[in-house]
Amino acid sequence: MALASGVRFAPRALLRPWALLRGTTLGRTEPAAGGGGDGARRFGSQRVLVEPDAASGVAVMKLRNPSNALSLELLTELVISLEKLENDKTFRGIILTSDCPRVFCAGLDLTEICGRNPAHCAEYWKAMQELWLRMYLSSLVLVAAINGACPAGGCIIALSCDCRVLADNPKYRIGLNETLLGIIAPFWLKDTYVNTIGHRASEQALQLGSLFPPAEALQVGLVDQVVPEDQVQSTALSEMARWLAVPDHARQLTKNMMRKATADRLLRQRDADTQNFVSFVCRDSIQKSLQAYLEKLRQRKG
Ligand SMILES: CCC/C=C/C(=O)SCCNC(=O)CCNC(=O)[C@H](O)C(C)(C)COP(=O)([O-])OP(=O)([O-])OC[C@H]1O[C@@H](n2cnc3c(N)ncnc32)[C@H](O)[C@@H]1OP(=O)([O-])[O-]
Repeated sequence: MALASGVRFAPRALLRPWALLRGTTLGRTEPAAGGGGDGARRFGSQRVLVEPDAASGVAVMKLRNPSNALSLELLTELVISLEKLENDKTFRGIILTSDCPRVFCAGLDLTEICGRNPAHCAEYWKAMQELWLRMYLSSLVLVAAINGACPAGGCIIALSCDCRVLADNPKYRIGLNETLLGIIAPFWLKDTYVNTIGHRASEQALQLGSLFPPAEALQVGLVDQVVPEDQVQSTALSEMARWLAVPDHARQLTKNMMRKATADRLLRQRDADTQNFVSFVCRDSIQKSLQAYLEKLRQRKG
């Protein structure tokens, strides 16, 4: 972690996104809709579209997977896109949003942990840890423009940003509903929840698996702004401007000071956390409840 000099503190030695790259299509560049020079070139992959604006130093990163469920490929492509922007000194901030109607992110892709062998579940969980670490410790300003439902893993992504703007639609609920699926949020996610909304509110919300509608999410402090749906992007941009008005080095060191202990806890026990997760989700009883939950989701659709 090159803290003292470059103030880019993501633990690069531990994060090797390229090692996760498995048949992704990342790296294509194409001119943005309005044409333009290098600053207007967007890049992306099948599941993540990045629209960089070099003039403002802000890139909009759009998730575009079905329901934006966090498949292994989506996790990998997100980490790679993030690294690309982190390494490009032109950029100071990212607005993360969804290109998928009504859903910001459906959380873990349950098909990655249901009916899979332990080795696959371990690979998947490491990728999830990796994305959280990279986002949580990013030296860039991350603003989540939450334009759809945001349960569980979706909430993890949003919580790892610096600021959250949620569209005012009662269907767009946000929270950690793991217990309702019979699974348990890992300690690092619990810590992030506590850091955001406090201990008592987390204790209650985690046990009950609460998904908060916008007004309640704002009241509990899970999001920073709730605005009409058509103002999510513009509000996210205004928030970004507010954060970028602060000198980078001071903001980055302060962010690190606030977040390092939480991230270090996971860094110290990544392997144990992976083993816990794998042995838990591979239990017969958990597999059965995940299977039943997936079935319910599929039937609900019909
Ligand atoms: C322990 C670690 C901490 C984290 C835990 C988690 O994140 S646990 C995760 C906790 N997450 C949740 O509890 C969220 C569960 N999902 C939902 O509540 C809703 O899908 C929605 C509100 C996100 C979107 O509603 P909508 O009416 O717009 O969409 P729709 O409902 O019609 O679904 C469309 C398609 O997507 C499929 N699919 C959806 N989610 C997942 C998934 N996570 N995975 C896989 N697939 C998923 C769904 O089966 C269907 O597939 P089909 O039939 O086309 O092959």
